[in-house]
Amino acid sequence: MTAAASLDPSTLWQLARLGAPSLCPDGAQAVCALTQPELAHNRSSSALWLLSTLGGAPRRLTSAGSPQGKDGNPRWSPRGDHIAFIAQREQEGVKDEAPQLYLIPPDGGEARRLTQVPSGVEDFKWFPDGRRIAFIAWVFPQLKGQTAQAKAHKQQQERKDSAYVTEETLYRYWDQNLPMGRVPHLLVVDVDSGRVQDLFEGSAHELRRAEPSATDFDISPDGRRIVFVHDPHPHKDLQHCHALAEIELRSRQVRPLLQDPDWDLSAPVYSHAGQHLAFLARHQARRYTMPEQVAVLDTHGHWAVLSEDWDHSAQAPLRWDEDDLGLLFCAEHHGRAHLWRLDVKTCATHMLYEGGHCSAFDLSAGTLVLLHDSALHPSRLSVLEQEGQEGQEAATQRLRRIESFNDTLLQNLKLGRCEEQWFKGAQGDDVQMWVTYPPGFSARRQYPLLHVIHGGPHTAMGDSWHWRWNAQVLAAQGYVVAAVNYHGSSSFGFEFQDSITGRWGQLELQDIEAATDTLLRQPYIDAKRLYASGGSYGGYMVAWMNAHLSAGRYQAYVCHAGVFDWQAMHASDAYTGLHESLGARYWEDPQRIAAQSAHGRAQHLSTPTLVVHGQRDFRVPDAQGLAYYNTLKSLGVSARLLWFPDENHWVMKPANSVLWYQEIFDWLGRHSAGPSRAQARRPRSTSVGNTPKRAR
Ligand SMILES: CSCC[C@H](NC=O)C(=O)N[C@@H](Cc1ccccc1)C(=O)O
Repeated sequence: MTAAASLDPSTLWQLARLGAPSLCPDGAQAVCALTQPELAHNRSSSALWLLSTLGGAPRRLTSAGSPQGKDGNPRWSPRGDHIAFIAQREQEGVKDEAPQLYLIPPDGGEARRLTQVPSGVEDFKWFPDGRRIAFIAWVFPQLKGQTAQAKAHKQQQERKDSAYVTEETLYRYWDQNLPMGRVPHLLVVDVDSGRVQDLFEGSAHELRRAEPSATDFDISPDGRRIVFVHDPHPHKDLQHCHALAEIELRSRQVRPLLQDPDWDLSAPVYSHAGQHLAFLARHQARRYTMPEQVAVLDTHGHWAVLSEDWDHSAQAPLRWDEDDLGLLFCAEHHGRAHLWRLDVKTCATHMLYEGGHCSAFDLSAGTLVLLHDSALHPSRLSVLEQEGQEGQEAATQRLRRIESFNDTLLQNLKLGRCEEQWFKGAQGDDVQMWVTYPPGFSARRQYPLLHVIHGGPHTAMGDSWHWRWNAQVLAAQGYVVAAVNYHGSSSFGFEFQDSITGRWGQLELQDIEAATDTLLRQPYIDAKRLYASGGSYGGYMVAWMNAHLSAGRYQAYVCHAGVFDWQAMHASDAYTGLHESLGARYWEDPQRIAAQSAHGRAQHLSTPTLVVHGQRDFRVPDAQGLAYYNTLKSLGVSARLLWFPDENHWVMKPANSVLWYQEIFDWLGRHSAGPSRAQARRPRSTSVGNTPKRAR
């Protein structure tokens, strides 16, 4: 029996990654996308799998077209006769230039291409009759018909210049330039004829431009109307409050359903009887940090927030349960994400499934299937079975696995214990952290401490499996890994999340330092081997620590896609929201902005830092990381730059990810021995790595 191995980056990249499930009408089968990384080829391919909810082994349904096949977003038709999915393939003599809609019978066979939309299909939903599909595609709004769209698309593809020109406020998002001159429309395709109609053609209507998805619209039970989310302002902006409108398919008439300048509305879903519309509402005018609340609109135009007294943020999608008496959705609580049911009459909320981390679910004919993960396993698919009487508080929930894709790999791995701990942080508040111990941990030995500081800041780390900052991979290197849910984190209520607004960095630093002091009171933490790492806002925090803490407190830092200069962050795609977070615009109160910026205290930087950035990162432009690295070099502080020309805000390619982890291990390892003080400020003659070839 070979000794169990610990989790290393290459093994992490052998694990399969499951996508959101879709149930067939009778609930007997689910379909999901399964992504299998192929590290040797530095790629991943995705195929669709069928899983019985009644028992039996999963069955592969598609063979993922091209080697880089990305069969995804599978959804069962309401008639049960087809599964629709999005793929980019070369078949029947046609090579898809962009992802298209495909159909495949659940009994297998060859998938059939349903669309040939020039810019590709973003997302879709079936009509209740199972004979049509509504989908999202980017189109040139002034053109009529698919032929004209294809011609304009071809012209744009074949243009000789490479310029990107715009006068828009919102013109890029994460790593995408929003397509010049195109906007997201809702289109309908007839399954039998393949005929495509653009519902917004010839109008000024469009869906939201920032990653429009199937949660941005819903189709009425009678198939005659579609409600959709839109930005009612002529000039679109990430910060605008979105509204709900409804199009009547026969007449193409669009009527405003709900629009409130103080509320940002999203994720509308019709009840099965069509008498109510549930949606998410965030009181943005009060504070941008207000939670997503569950609301319902009736046929008289009256709407109400149902979760006003529930200090949690509901996540899209919302699902009506089958009797329209309740709404199901995921929501975080204290670093976990559970599945909840809200009773629409009493407004009472009830936890249906306690995570770990529930990331997706589907409900059909009384069967409830979940996609869930935890600190100890990646996403799994399970049926949630209710034991005891329906609805009884005493009824217990039991998960029944319906796949075991990663079980063999995981059972041969020795993982470290992961536990939540609470301590007194800033302002005397209780603050949570998640501590992951090395496999084989012994309290009688001494270990280095590594902070992994989450980004956002309004997110949380916890009992979940993280592919990029995997605590088990880091702990396997011998670190005690701490993930502090600092002030400003989500899942701890509105007051906690909003507590940092206008003063970013302050309370968070106190929390992280209080966590370090708490852990230093344990005999097994080596005070001479303290490290901190983080991505994006977490990267900002390690730069902030470098600018505020005395040399030698920490031996080294890792700053991934970190913010160094909030004024220069006006180059971010998220620039229009900065003043709400920082409390001022940089030209109105430059001192306040500089006081929240590590660059404002550059003279104090002293701790060796590995700086990581991707060139295609439009959220935190790579100039932030380069400025930080260059400043460290100018100060004579030990620094190393890991820069990816082909990565965005995250490191997504297998080979780059394996290198990313190794660079972190090496960097921290280089700063583990020797004096506990930071390296003296002197230029380092380093022979590390190859001398870079002179750029051609
Ligand atoms: C004000 S938009 C920030 C959106 C998001 N924060 C969610 O919690 C985000 O992108 N955060 C970045 C850091 C960042 C913060 C503010 C402006 C740009 C980037 C992250 O941590 O990923």
